[in-house]
Amino acid sequence: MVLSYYPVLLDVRGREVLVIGGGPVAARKVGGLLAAGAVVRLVAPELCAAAVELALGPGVGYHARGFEASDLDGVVLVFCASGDSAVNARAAELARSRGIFVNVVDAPEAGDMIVPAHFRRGELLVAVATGGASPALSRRLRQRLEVEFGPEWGPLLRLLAAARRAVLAGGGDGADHRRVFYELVDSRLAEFLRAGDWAGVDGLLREALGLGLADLGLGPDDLQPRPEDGRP
Ligand SMILES: C[C@@]1(CC(=O)O)c2cc3[nH]c(cc4nc(cc5[nH]c(cc(n2)[C@H]1CCC(=O)O)[C@@](C)(CC(=O)O)[C@@H]5CCC(=O)O)C(CC(=O)O)=C4CCC(=O)O)c(CCC(=O)O)c3CC(=O)O
Ligand SMILES: NC(=O)C1=CN([C@@H]2O[C@H](COP(=O)(O)OP(=O)(O)OC[C@H]3O[C@@H](n4cnc5c(N)ncnc54)[C@H](O)[C@@H]3O)[C@@H](O)[C@H]2O)C=CC1
Repeated sequence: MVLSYYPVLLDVRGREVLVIGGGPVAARKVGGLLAAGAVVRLVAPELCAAAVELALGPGVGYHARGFEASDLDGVVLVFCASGDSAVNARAAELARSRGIFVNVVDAPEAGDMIVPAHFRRGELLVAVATGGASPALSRRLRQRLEVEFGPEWGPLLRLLAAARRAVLAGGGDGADHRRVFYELVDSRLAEFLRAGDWAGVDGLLREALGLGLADLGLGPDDLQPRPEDGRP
């Protein structure tokens, strides 16, 4: 049966999330959760090298033992990523019976949610999922899209956000706003940002908004990709 997963973006900042297992799959989940600001409770008798690194850093509380039911106390999400399918199944059942959303890495149908392949460019989040049909395809598509939507899309999003704030603050009606926003989105802004052509960027803004970079409070620093633009 084809599952109709509902796509949402979760704000997990400061929320406790349980990850069961310490192998490469668990480490990938932990990395994504930390990048989203979650507080991770990591439970596994042993950790792989990537998981050790994450467990030593901020935001992770590590418990070196097998899963126990009390690990579910106070968490908003659960990721069952141990190498033991019986442990994953039991933890998933317990979590679901408590109404906690759960991801099961070796038996997706036993859980409520799956994780898409994804990458960020500033506020832009591009995610790909196949309903579990082919994670390898999700990964390849993510890699292709990362090339198409390069680092310059981080600064582009900052610029579009600043332009949008200025337009909305300037009054006018929704139809006018929409026209300006699409003029910017359909322009060569990304191309100019990639080339470091600040004068070109400034020109496009002036054409669309009548305001330049300085009017929007943006300097060269804002127009360069930042490390956090590409966080997992
Ligand atoms: C259902 C889901 C549940 C979940 O984990 O959330 C799930 C399940 C399973 N994955 C398996 C295998 C692989 N998973 C990957 C990679 C990723 N898997 C991810 C998500 C998901 N995997 C969810 C569905 C997403 C969708 O709808 O597409 C990604 C996208 C996101 C992430 O994990 O962060 C991440 C890529 C991140 C990136 O690079 O961008 C690779 C590729 C590789 O390793 O090179 C392989 C080997 C190749 C292959 O099998 O295709 C197996 C069989 C295990 C076995 O063989 O025993 C199962 C279990 C089953 O299918 O029953
Ligand atoms: N969803 C996905 O993206 C993918 C899923 N898989 C599946 O994910 C599972 C995990 O894969 P890997 O990380 O490579 O496994 P792994 O074998 O490297 O690690 C398993 C981890 O589980 C821990 N563990 C074992 N018993 C436990 C218990 N009772 N409580 C808590 N932790 C326990 C171990 O200490 C170890 O850290 C595999 O079963 C595989 O079928 C594999 C590839 C991708």
